[in-house]
Amino acid sequence: MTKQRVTTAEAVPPAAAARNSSPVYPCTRPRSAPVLPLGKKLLKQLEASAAGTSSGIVSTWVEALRASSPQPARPPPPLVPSAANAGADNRRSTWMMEHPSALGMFDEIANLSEGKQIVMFLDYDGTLSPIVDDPERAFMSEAMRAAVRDVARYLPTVIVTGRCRQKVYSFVRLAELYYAGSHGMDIKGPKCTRGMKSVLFQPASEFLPIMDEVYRTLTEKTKSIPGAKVENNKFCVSVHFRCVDEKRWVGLAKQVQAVLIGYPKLRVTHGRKVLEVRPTIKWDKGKALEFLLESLGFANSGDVLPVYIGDDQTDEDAFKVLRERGQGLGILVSKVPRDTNATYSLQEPSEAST
Ligand SMILES: O=P(O)(O)OC[C@H]1O[C@H](O[C@H]2O[C@H](CO)[C@@H](O)[C@H](O)[C@H]2O)[C@H](O)[C@@H](O)[C@@H]1O
Repeated sequence: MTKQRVTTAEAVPPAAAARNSSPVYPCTRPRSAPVLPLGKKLLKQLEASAAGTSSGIVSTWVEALRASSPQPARPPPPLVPSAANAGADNRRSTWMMEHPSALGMFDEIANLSEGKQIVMFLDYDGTLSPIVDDPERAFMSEAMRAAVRDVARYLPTVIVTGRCRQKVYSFVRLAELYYAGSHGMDIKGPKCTRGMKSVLFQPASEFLPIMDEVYRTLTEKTKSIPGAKVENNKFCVSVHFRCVDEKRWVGLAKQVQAVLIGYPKLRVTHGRKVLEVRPTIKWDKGKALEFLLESLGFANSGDVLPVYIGDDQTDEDAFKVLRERGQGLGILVSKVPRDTNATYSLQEPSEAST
């Protein structure tokens, strides 16, 4: 764990205590548990239904937003192949060689997991649920819920999301999972049995009043921009661009910048047509992954195989941690080639609204 200042709103058992406690999950995979077929079912389910003139900083944000939801290359019209499409095809096949489909590599993944405890980390939006215009309606399918439930019967399973933890729980509705909301700044484990306290970790709790204030200010300042939406994710705030005419993106980004001038302790990251305002603390989905591995008793263990599946720029922090540890698998959900620290990929068949 990092040595950063940590504050919590509720009692937090130290990682060591969590390590010594009776684990919620068995430390080794039960012999009878058909883990890999279940994992394969989840991967299949993910492929099938996740188908869902300005200042420098403002231009950078707007460029990042444009790049965050790239259009897949259109197939060439029959009998009229174009050089541009051939180039895109080549890029795609090179990228697919570097980041092969997780489905096609199932045997290899199975070999890697031999004798190890898999811990499953799943991003929510764009991974378990399709990308839709209205963030309040990003529901996951019953088939996806069943696949995640099956996996969680055998493996410690964590939902890692930029969303407010309570909101993502209202979508997923599986009490047996760990939830890391607000980009990992709000971590809660399942209710423990035998009198054990559940894990709760909130490293940015001192920012709650500021986040609430900035949410209200951003809502007020952006209300005249048609389609703009500000979402309160508790320890971070999302400003949505998806339903805003692209001609007004610079104007919206400027409003965000103007508000943030008053908040030097906040920073902005970007996701899929969304700017995310968050505390400057050194905490992200990668740190959350490390914290959870430690809490589960796998701090320096070679006996664990963390698997992280995500689609967004913010998931790169977790992919990077896995790459640097030389341990585990990052799986990027993306239909288009993209710079990534993930090892494998999954297709995203129907991102209807980009
Ligand atoms: O970490 P994630 O679980 O991927 O959450 C990241 C953001 O996801 C949501 O926004 C994205 O999905 C919306 C619904 O499909 C879509 O309308 C939006 O354009 C996407 O950016 C969520 O609403 C944000 O608060 C999260 O930060």
